[in-house]
Amino acid sequence: MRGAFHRRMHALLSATIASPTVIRDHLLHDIDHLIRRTLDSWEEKADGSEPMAGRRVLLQDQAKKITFELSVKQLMSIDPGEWTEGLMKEYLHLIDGFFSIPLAFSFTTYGRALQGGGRQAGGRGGGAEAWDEQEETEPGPAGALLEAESEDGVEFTEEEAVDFLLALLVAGYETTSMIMTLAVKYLADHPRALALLREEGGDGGHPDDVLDWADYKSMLFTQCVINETMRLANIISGVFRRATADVPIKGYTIPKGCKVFASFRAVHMDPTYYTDARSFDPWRWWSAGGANGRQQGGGASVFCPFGGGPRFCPGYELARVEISVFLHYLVTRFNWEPAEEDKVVYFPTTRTVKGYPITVRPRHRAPPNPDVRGCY
Ligand code: HEM
Repeated sequence: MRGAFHRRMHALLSATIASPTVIRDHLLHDIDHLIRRTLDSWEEKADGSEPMAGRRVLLQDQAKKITFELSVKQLMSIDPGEWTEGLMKEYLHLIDGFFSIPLAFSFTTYGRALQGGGRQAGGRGGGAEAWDEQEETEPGPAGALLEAESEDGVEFTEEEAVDFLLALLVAGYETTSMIMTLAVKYLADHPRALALLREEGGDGGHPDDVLDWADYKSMLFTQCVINETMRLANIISGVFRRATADVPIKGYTIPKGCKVFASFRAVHMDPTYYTDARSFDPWRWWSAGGANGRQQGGGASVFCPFGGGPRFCPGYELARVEISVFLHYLVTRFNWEPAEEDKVVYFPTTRTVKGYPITVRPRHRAPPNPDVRGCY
C-alpha cells in the first residue's frame, strides 16, 4: 500500500481501531466479552461435568481463534458464528497459499487459495447477511470504508475494500496471537513472573465484572511481560525500506534506491542495549520505566516491535489491550502445565514447534499440585 491509498488507510484507522478513545469506549468491551467466551469454553465439558482432570488445549490455535474473532468483530462488527468459522477456513487456505509453490491447479494449496480468495473478494458473500442482521451496530472500518469518499471524490471499490480488510486481518491476527502464545510459554518457564502477574490481576474479580480502561492502564507489570515477549520473539523480525537518498553508515554508503532489511531482532538481541539479551527478564522494563515501556520501551531506536516512522503499526494499542485482557483472565482463572515438551523456534517464522499444547484447570477448582513439575 502506497501513496494516497496508504494515507487513506491511516486516516480511516486513526478514526476507528487505532484510536485509543474508540478502543476505550467501544472495543474494550467486545474484547473482554469475546476473550472470556473462549476461556469459558475451557471450563465446560460436553457432559456438563467439571474438568477436574484438566482440559488439553492447543494454545496457539485458541489464541488464533480469539484474534480472528476479534478482528472480524472490530473490522466488520460481526459476532462469532457459523459465518466467521467459514471465513476463518477460507482465510487459512489463503494464508497457506502465500507460503506454497505457485501452481494454480484446483488440487494444489495455491490453487485452493486463489479460489478461496476469489470467493471472498467476489463480494461480502454470506457476510452481507451476517452484517445486515446486525445493522443496528457500528459498522466498524469495513462500513466506514465502503461509505468513505476520498478527497478527490473517488470511492473505494468493493475489491479495494476487501483487499484492505484482508490486509488488516493478516496484520493483526498472526502477530497478536503469537505474542499471546509465547507470553504464556515464557510465563510458564518463569514462575516468579507469573506470580507477580497474578498478584497484579488480583482475584480476577466477580465473574460478571468487565475490565475497563482504568484496569488496563493499571496493568504495569503486564506491559513489561508483553514488551519482553515482543523483544525476544516478535513474529515480525524486521522490515524492508528503500533508501530515498545516499545513506552514510559506519563507513559504508547505502546508495539511493537500494532496498535494505532493517532487522528488529538484531537490535533486540544486542547485548549493548539489553544485558543478558537472550533471557526472559520482564523486570528490565520495570527499571526502564514500567508503563513508559508501554509503547516504545526505553528508546524508540532500540525497541521497535511495531516498526517506526510513517509506517509505524497503527494496531499497537489495540494489540496491547487484547494481549493484556487475555493474560489477565488466563492467569487469574486458570492453572496450566505443558501437555508436551515444546520449544520456541525463529525460522522460517517465530513460533513454537507444536503450537504449545497445555493442560488447563480452573484455579478455584484445582489448587496447583507442587509435586507436578511445571504446574503453576
Ligand atoms: C503484537 C501485535 C502486532 C505487532 C508486533 C505488529 C507489528 C507491526 C510491524 C512491525 C509493522 C510494520 C511497521 C513498519 O513498517 O515500520 C506493522 C504494520 C501494520 N500493522 Fe501491526 N502489529 C501488530 C498488531 C496489529 C493489529 C492488531 C493491527 C490492526 C488490526 C495491525 C495493523 C497494522 C497495519 C495496517 C500495518 C501497516 C501500516 C503501514 O504500512 O502504514 N497490527 N505492524
